[in-house]
Amino acid sequence: MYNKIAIIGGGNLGTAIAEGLLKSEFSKPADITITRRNLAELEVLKNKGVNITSDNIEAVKNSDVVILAVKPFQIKDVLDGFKAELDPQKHILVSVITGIFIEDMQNAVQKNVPLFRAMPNTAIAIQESMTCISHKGANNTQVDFIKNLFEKLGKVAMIDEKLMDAATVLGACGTAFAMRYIRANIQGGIEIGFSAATASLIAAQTVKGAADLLLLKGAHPEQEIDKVTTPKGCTIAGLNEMEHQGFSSSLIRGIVTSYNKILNS
Ligand SMILES: NC(=O)C1=CN([C@@H]2O[C@H](COP(=O)(O)OP(=O)(O)OC[C@H]3O[C@@H](n4cnc5c(N)ncnc54)[C@H](O)[C@@H]3O)[C@@H](O)[C@H]2O)C=CC1
Ligand SMILES: O=C(O)[C@@H]1CCC=N1
Repeated sequence: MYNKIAIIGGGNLGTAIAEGLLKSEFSKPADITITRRNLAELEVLKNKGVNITSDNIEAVKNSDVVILAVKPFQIKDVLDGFKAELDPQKHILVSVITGIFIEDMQNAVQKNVPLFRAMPNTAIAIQESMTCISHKGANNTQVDFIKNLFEKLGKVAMIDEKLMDAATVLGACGTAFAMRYIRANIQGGIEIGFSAATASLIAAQTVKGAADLLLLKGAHPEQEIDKVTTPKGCTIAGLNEMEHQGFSSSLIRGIVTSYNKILNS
């Protein structure tokens, strides 16, 4: 019923969402329209059968679900550009934009369109996103539809909007934090003897396995750490040195700094 999806802003996240929709077969290519000013960057999606255009009005007219994926400072102009085309009986508006409240969108569109905020991460391209969602003015069918859409693209948590900035840091910035952790592992792995390629494989698969132990077994990290740390062994020696150097503390402080950056923007 809400088959046609417009993604307004085909940048890093917008294209990742389109890729995930295609990979999951949630959408047929012809049912997705993605917009951007520089269309050359969208050729890959065009070659897969996705509609590409620089015309947001055309995209909105030809869609049921409108996903806003522009930068925060672009939202006002973008919404002003197509709000006249929004039909409360037809459209659902979903913003993935950091720091923009549902109320901001409501004030901008001045219509009773069902409004969603979703905070995915770039792993949405491979159906492995963590997406936090809140909403206003949507009926149960619309909520179920949007929840189902993002569930096809990873895991979903329905949250209170007041937690959306925290969700942005933990779930979306978290991809970059995890990558930096993996990169440091690769650097360490090379120093102790592996080629970059083998170190990358070992580091990434080890992190994936560790995450799956938590996700699939519902374990607590410290339970799993206990299983790895032989008394007087090398794991606890390494872990304790990392903690002496401020490992957990630096991560916690980084998360809080990211959060404060959103609050003060
Ligand atoms: N990159 C990420 O991991 C995540 C990003 N976000 C949020 O998603 C939004 C987009 O982020 P990115 O994709 O990283 O930014 P980006 O800069 O890569 O993408 C934004 C795109 O919008 C396009 N654009 C600008 N004005 C436009 C207009 N008038 N009409 C159509 N397209 C227009 C730009 O050309 C650009 O391609 C941001 O608000 C960000 O906070 C949220 C979660 C994760
Ligand atoms: O860094 C940023 O502002 C955005 C928000 C989440 C991921 N990237």
